[in-house]
Amino acid sequence: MSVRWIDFHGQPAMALRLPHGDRAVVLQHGAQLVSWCSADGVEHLYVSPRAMLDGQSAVRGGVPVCFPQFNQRGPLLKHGFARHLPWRLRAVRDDAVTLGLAHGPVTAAFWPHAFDAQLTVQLTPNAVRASLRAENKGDVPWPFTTALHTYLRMADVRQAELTGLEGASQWDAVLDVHGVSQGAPRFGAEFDRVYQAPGGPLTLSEAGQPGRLAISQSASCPQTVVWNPGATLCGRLADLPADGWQQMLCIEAGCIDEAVVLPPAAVWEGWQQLAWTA
Ligand SMILES: O=P(O)(O)OC[C@H]1O[C@@H](O)[C@H](O)[C@@H](O)[C@@H]1O
Repeated sequence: MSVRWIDFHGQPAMALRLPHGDRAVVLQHGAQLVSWCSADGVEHLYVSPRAMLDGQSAVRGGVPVCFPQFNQRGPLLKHGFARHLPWRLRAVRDDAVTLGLAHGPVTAAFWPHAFDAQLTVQLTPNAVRASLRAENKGDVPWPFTTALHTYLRMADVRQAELTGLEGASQWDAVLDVHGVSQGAPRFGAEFDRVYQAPGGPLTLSEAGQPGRLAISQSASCPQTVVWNPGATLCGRLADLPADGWQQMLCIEAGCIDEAVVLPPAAVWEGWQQLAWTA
C-alpha cells in the first residue's frame, strides 16, 4: 500500500492506495475517513460539498469518530470532541494507518479524563475497516459512549434497500417510540433510529444501481444507528445542500445505549467494516 500526505480541501490528509487501485483518504482532523473508492473507481462515502473544512468544525461526511459521547447523551459536546480535534499519525502498516489522540491540555478543556484513542483505517481489496481503540491512562474509571458515524454515498436514498435489521429491537428517535423493526426501512422523510445490532452484516444496495455493500461491526458495538435527515431537517443544516439528504445514508456502528466504564489501564476496541461486491 502506498501512503502519502495530501491536501484535502485545505486540510492535511493521508492518501492510501493499494496496487489494484482501491483508495482511501483520512483527514488528520478527527482522524476522519473521507473517501473510500474500491478498485472499480466507485466512491462509497458521502462528503457534503458544504462541509466545513476549517480544522475546527465537525466535517459533514465520511466517517466521523464520535467519542467520548454519542449525540447529546451526556454533558459533553454533541457527538464528543474527537471529531473537532487534530489527531497525529502514529503508524503505517502494509495495509493500514493509525492515528492517535492523547489527553492533554486541549482535551482537558472538554473532558477531565486521562485517555488515549487510536483510529486505524485498514484498506484491503474491496473493503475498508475503521477501528477505534480507547485506553484509560488515568487512575480512575471513566465512562464513554461512541459511534463510527459513517455517511454512505447514495445515488438516491429513496431507492435504498437496506436488509438485515428485520426483527431487531429499535428506538425511533423521531417519534420517540420503542418497537421491533418490521420489514426493510424506507427513506424519504427524517429517519433516526437506534437498533440493537443483529449478529450478521447488513446489506445496502439501490434499486437500479449495480453492486452492494456488506456492513458489519464488532460485537463491542451493540447498536447500529441509521440516520437520514430528510428534506426538512436537511434544510436547517447549513453544511448540507438542500438536496444533500438524497445522496447520503448514515449507518453507524455504536456503543451508545449503555456507557462503557473503562477501568484504569483497560482498553476497549470497536470497528465497522464495509465490503463491496460490484
Ligand atoms: O449534525 P450532527 O451533530 O453531525 O448529528 C447528526 C445526527 O447523528 C446521528 O447519529 C443522530 O442519530 C442524529 O440524531 C443526529 O442528528
